Amino acid sequence: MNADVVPTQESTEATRYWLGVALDVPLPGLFDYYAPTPVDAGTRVIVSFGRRQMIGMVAQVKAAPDIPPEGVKAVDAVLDDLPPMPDDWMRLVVFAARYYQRPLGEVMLPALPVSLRKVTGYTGKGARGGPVARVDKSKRKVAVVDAASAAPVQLNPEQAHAVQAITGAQGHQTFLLHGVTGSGKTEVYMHAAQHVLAQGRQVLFMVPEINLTPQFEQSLRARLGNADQPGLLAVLHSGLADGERLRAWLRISRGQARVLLGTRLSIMTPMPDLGLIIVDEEHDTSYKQQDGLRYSARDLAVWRGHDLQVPVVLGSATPSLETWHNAQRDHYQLLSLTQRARAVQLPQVRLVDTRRLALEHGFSPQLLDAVKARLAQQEQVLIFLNRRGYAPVVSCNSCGWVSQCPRCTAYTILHRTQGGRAHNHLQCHHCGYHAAVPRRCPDCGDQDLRPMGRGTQRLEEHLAEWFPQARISRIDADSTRLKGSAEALFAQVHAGEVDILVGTQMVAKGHDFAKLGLVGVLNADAMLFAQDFRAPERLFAQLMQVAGRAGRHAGAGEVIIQTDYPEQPVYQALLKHDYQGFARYSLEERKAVGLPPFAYQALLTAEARALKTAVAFLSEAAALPDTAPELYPTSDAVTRYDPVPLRVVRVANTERAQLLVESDSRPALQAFLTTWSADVAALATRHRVRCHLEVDPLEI
Ligand SMILES: Nc1ncnc2c1ncn2[C@@H]1O[C@H](COP(=O)(O)OP(=O)(O)OP(=O)(O)O)[C@@H](O)[C@H]1O
Ligand SMILES: [Zn+2]
Repeated sequence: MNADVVPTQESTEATRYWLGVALDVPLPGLFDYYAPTPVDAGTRVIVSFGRRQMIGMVAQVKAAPDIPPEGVKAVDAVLDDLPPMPDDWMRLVVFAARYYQRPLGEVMLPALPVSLRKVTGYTGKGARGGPVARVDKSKRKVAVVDAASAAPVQLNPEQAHAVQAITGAQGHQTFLLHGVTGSGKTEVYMHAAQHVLAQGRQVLFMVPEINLTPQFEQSLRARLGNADQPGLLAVLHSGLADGERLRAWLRISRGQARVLLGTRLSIMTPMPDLGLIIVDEEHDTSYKQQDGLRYSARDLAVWRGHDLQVPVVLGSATPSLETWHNAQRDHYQLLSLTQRARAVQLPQVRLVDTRRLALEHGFSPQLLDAVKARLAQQEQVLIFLNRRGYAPVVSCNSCGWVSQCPRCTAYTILHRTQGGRAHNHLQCHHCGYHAAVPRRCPDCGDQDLRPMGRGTQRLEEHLAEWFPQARISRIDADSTRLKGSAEALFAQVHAGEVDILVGTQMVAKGHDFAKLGLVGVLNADAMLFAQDFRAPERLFAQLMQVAGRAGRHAGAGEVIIQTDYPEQPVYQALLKHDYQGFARYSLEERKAVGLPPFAYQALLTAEARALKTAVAFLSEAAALPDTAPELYPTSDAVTRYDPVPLRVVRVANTERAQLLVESDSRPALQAFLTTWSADVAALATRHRVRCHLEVDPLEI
């Protein structure tokens, strides 16, 4: 646009269309611009903001600007390569912004594929009409899959009942599909999805992590696609290149693709004919975004289903207590699968009391015997330890020095690099700090430095010594760093090319291993006494999931859990596969002390160079409502706790503290937060403290 051309007063009235534009900047509210022609809400525009150009989205078409009209700039360009975003998408992002207390622009724009919000894609050299035109012009074909390979199975009565309930729903209903591990939840999803597709509607299928379960994508393709409709399925996750992501997003938002398989970010995708939302492993914490807009994709899925009046299915063997509670009080409809689909029984769980046992490198004799027996029967074994690296710390045998991160209040972890001992290094799992292992103790000079404790690398090493014939594979964040390596490693396990699999929680999720007979769990107790009140819930879910990998197809699966605390309710419930008992016990406990789901929480976290700055800021933030009580009509219903340092106080040289606010009324908390978040943001600017507010935090 040409800023030099100043229209006359009369023509101003006639030709200026006032717009409230949302921008991805950490400032509240919309920004006023005008366009010379009418522009619909939901249209992207290029605007000048300060010294730079940005892509914003028209959130509001206004009769008049909020500031004097002379000060309002024209938009630089209106991007018309896409139709305006649909109304239901606008409602979703407006809700998310309000509920999670973020400026609208910080919600709307990040919800789009990167290419649609980068100015350079439109203005730079080689823009060639922008990213949409470039993708549309490129001749890349969607993969064609052979669909003949997947014959549908005969549903058992429980599965059939679940499918009927879902497909028979009128309007909106949230279902909780609670099925024991290996009960065939996937089959229920597929049948329900096929029904919805046959009605000409789209399906959104969310999973916690896609790259970990590539065979799932394949079976979905094979089952739901067919040779004439190779593009039926679109996949979205954060690992895609920008172009691929845009292509998938366009296909689904134009209605060309009919099924969207995606991770949490896919909840923000426009889908013109959405008829069913499925959230698999709904309890999984990956549904919660941990930076920027800290949303729960599962919760937004329920909101979106309600808004669109379509059914939502939340599936899990270990539902979150929030979801279970909603099913118990009939907010959600419970559908149960109580039997395994293939195997006759659930695996047998044994607790090995390690208090009075001599362990060999962390292994009990019982576990080693069981491994031996399973290998002799040509079955696979999974050893689960949720700690990667070689050893959690290096220590000096003479003075007790331990390896610590200079930038964090944390130990550095010993990692064994390929090439043997000489290549070992220390690594901080909080900030990524790397260092060589010192030759001698930095404090006393002694050379007797030893690894203490063990991680997956060390287990792998011992197992290789004990079972030299066995093919051992390790799956954790280190062994799967390279793109495609997780897929390759899992494929080996499925192909039977691995005898012993050592892994972290990465191996616990959703895998249907046919030949796995035994699961051994080491050091589960580490999570038992964590400060966070959700730790037992998470431990239970994790162990139930990993245990559920054993004996899925045939034979008698076995799970051995080594623990010093076999009498703990978590373990006792696992012994009996008793999710319901565990849930009942935990909910009673939560109710007694007023924790979620019986209370609603928000967490303000502050970061500063020094802890005392962060704490001082939080104390002032906590006192804000007292200085202007009339602006906080619900503050009596909201408890403000004292600021506390985080468990790991210092990370990468910043110190962190947090402040919890809580209410037993969600509306009261929301009303409070709306005022408070704005006041807090202003205070943070004055103090120059970085902070963020998280609604419904998962970890405290
Ligand atoms: N009705 C059925 N008849 C025969 N086999 C079935 C049936 N339904 C599912 N299966 C098979 O049972 C196995 C377990 O199913 P699936 O992986 O869907 O379980 P799940 O409920 O998702 O388990 P988890 O929660 O442990 O991931 C799969 O191999 C699946 O093909
Ligand atoms: Zn560190």
